[in-house]
Amino acid sequence: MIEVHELTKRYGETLAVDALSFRVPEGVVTGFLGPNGAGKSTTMRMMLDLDRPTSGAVTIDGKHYNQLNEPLKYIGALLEAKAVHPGRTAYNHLLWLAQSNRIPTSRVDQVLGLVGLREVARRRSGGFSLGMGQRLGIAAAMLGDPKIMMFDEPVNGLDPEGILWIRNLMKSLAEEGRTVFVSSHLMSEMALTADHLVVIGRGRLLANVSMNDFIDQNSHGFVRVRTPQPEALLDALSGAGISAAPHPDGGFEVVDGDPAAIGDLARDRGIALHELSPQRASLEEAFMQMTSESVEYRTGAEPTKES
Ligand SMILES: Nc1ncnc2c1ncn2[C@@H]1O[C@H](COP(=O)(O)OP(=O)(O)OP(=O)(O)O)[C@@H](O)[C@H]1O
Repeated sequence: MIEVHELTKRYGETLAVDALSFRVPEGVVTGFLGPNGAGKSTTMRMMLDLDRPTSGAVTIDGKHYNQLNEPLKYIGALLEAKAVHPGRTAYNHLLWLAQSNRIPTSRVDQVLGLVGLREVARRRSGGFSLGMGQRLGIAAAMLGDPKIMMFDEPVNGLDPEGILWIRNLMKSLAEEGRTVFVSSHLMSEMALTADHLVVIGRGRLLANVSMNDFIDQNSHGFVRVRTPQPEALLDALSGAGISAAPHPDGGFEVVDGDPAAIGDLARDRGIALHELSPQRASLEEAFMQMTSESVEYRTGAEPTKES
C-alpha cells in the first residue's frame, strides 16, 4: 500500500505538487492522470525518494522509502527506461541491481525470461530498441518480486504488440494482489488498463475514484436511436418531453435518455426502431469535461500562483 500524505513540492516559484493526499489500493491497476505539467513525475520521484518533498510524506507499507531495507523487494519502478549504462549488458545491469539488494542471482535469469529478453541478455543495452529498453526496465522493476510496482508512461513509443504485452502484464500483476500504479497521457490506453484513477491538475488532487465512477460523474451518457420513421419518432419524443438531437449519420441522440422509455414509446406509436443503444462517454471525454470545468486547467491558461 502506498500512502501519500499532504505531499508538497516547490521548485522556486513553481508549486509542482500541492498538498496531495491519496492511497493507492492493492489488487487493482491504478491510473495516474493529469495534463502535462500536472506534477505526476514529480510525485512519482518523491514516492521513490529521488526528490525530496518540501513538506508532507509518502509511506510504503507504513515506512518511508529510505527506511526500507533492500527497497527493490518492496517497490519496483519503471521511470526512465533508458536509465541504464549503455555499455553494460542486460544481464550485468540486472546482476548489479540484484547484488545491491541481496537478491539471488538465479532471479536475474528468471526476470529476463519473464520479459522475453533471455536471448539478448549478453548484449550491451546501448544497442537496444525502445521496446527492449522498456522490457529491461520492467525486468529491473520485477527483480525483487515486489508487492508494489510503479510505471511512468510505460507504453511511450512502443508498437502495438509491446503495448498489449505491458497492458496484460500490469493486469496480471494486479490480479496477483500487487499494487500497480501507472501514469499515462494516453487516455484510450488507460481506459483499457486501469480499474481505479487518481487524477491531478496543477499539483492538486482532482479525483480518486473507480474508472466507472469517474466516467459516470464527469460525462453524460446518451441513447442512440435509428428509425425509418424519423418524423413520427421526433414527434412522439417531443410529446413525451424528451429532446433528441439529430446525428449526421441519420440517427438521433437522446442525452441521458432511458432506452426502455424510448422503446416503449416507439412501440405504443407503432414506430419501428432499427437501433436503440445506450452509449457511454469515453475516458477522454470525461477527462476533458472535468478539466475544462475549471479555468485553471484549461489548455493555454496561465498558471496562477498558489492555485
Ligand atoms: N527539476 C525541476 N525544476 C524546476 N521545475 C520543475 C522540475 N521538475 C518539474 N518541474 C515543474 O514542476 C511541474 C510539474 O512537472 P512534472 O514533470 O511533475 O509534471 P507531469 O505531470 O509529469 O507532466 P508531463 O506529463 O508533461 O510529464 C511543471 O511545471 C514542471 O515544469
